[in-house]
Amino acid sequence: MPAVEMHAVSKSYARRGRPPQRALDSLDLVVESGGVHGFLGPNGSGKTTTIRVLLGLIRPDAGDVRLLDRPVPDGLPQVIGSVGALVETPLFFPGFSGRRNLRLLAETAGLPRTRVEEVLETVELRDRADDRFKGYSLGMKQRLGIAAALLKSPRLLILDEPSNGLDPAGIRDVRELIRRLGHDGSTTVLLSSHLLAEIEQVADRVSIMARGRCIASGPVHEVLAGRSSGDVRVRVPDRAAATAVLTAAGFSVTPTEDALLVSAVPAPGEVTRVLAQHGHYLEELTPVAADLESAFLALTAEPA
Ligand SMILES: Nc1ncnc2c1ncn2[C@@H]1O[C@H](COP(=O)(O)OP(=O)(O)OP(=O)(O)O)[C@@H](O)[C@H]1O
Repeated sequence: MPAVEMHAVSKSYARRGRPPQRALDSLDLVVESGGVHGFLGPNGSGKTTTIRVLLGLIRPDAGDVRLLDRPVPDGLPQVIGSVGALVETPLFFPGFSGRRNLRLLAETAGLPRTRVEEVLETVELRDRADDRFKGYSLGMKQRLGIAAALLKSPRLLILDEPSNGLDPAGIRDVRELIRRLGHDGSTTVLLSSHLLAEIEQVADRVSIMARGRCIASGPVHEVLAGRSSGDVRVRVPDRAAATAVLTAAGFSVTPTEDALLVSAVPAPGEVTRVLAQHGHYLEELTPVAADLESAFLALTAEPA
């Protein structure tokens, strides 16, 4: 049974004095149960609208929606208790500790205090659980939000752009947490993001949104396959020497203004290894945006 099924779902927002804004355009979407399902699309492609529809926060104009095998919105009361969501920065009492905030939520939901300790452990906040919420870093606040969403042991956890605004350490922590949650076996994670790299690193499956439609869906390695043999941009102090080393190793290298473009690299680690073996240490190695991203941009470009 899929966690989410949407068929021909459309939604337009009314705008004063202007034609309505179409956010979902006959969207078909299936999220299979288990693992992390990436929901990838540029800003404005309809991800948040989709999530709002799923949670019954807005009504679509047309189409069928099922959440954990129940129709939305009519069957929502039966399943909403099995769905955890982090849609915006969650509201906590700033002067209360993380633990106290969670205890309040647990009490309201009729859950035991032991559950609070379990979710604190899951999000690795036990050490800081007695500190006030307002002193937490953004990443910790976000993890507390995820802890709150986990309290009721949801079968489906929906996270809308959970890395937005976080520093690199916060992003790494949240990413590792999502990976763990996806692999614990009992929860399906639906992770929305506009960052290809984020989805690539944590998701098992992905659906790509553009202009209110799903343009591709499937296992990440299949949908994003174009990237694995892609180009990488490399910056090294001695470009001429590095070009010679890479060319001798069989790579095709094109110098650019401030870097080298290495083409059709099967694994970026190979480039690192070859260069390091010859005493060249990388300042930067970036996979170059692959066809998928260009397709993205073309699909999402506003018509002239
Ligand atoms: N309340 C609203 N009123 C009018 N238009 C809206 C409203 N909410 C969203 N939109 C528009 O609907 C389209 C889809 O927005 P949505 O927020 O679902 O996209 P998104 O992929 O989640 O992007 P983002 O990451 O920027 O939120 C956009 O063109 C957006 O401007």
